[in-house]
Amino acid sequence: MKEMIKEWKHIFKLDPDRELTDEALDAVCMSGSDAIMIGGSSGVTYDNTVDLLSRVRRYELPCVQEISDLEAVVPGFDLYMVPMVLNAQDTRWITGQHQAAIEQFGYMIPWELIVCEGYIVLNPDSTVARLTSPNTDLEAEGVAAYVQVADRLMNLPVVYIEYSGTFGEMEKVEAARHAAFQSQLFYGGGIVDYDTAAQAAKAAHTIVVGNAVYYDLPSALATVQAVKPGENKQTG
Ligand SMILES: CC(C)=CCC/C(C)=C/CC/C(C)=C/CC/C(C)=C/CC/C(C)=C/CC/C(C)=C/CC/C(C)=C/COP(=O)(O)OP(=O)(O)O
Ligand SMILES: O=P(O)(O)OC[C@@H](O)CO
Ligand SMILES: [Mg+2]
Repeated sequence: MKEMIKEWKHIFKLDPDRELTDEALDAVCMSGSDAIMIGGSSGVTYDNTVDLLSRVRRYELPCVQEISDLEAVVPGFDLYMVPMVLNAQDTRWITGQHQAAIEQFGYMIPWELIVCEGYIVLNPDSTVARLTSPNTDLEAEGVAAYVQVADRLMNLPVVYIEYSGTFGEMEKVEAARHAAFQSQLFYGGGIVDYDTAAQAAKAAHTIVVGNAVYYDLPSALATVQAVKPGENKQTG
């Protein structure tokens, strides 16, 4: 199951705390994207997650949960992505929450479905940055060094360059990809249309599109075309 991540070029990240019509969800799930990731950094609950999971389950594509709050973990996802914010200055977001979760629920954790993501948070104005207090003052070399911490020292399957809410500096993302040895490099933040998706897809292995789904759906759908031309399952 975990191996499928290596094949993913495009992911839509859906926020259970936001409204999405059935028509919009249908367009997202039939777009040709490789997977749906459900999560957000605030307002995620068990109930809104179950609701969104059950709606996405009408479609064939894989659906994974990105855990940001233990109370909202819902059985039935294909995989569980566990973020570890490598550049957080508050260690709760590197290992603290994780240690507490494992102490509490260790016996029931389906390890075969758990995928750890080494996050590098680079937009200081994002919700996730306000939560985790990351050191965002990093040049490309500094970002690449974090990638190697995640990849070479910690053997993490995924490294996630996170610019949530704004389009990032692609030189830093390129440097991150060059530094990756076995980790899959995810990039997310400010991918809003075909052009931004094409730029990000050149720099990273996998691109993640979030907010655009809610602000401008047609442009969000065009991000899939930038990565995999001609794959919309509705239009054939
Ligand atoms: C049945 C079953 C599956 C049981 C599971 C058992 C279990 C409890 C497993 C847990 C294993 C484990 C070790 C869990 C860790 C728990 C935990 C809470 C860890 C902390 C994770 C963390 C670092 C969160 C910080 C925030 C973060 C990085 C969130 C990721 C998502 C994100 C960045 C979304 C973007 O946010 P958005 O809301 O879009 O923000 P904007 O406003 O900027 O757009
Ligand atoms: O919402 P956007 O800016 O597209 O970012 C996507 C994702 O990286 C958020 O965790
Ligand atoms: Mg968001």
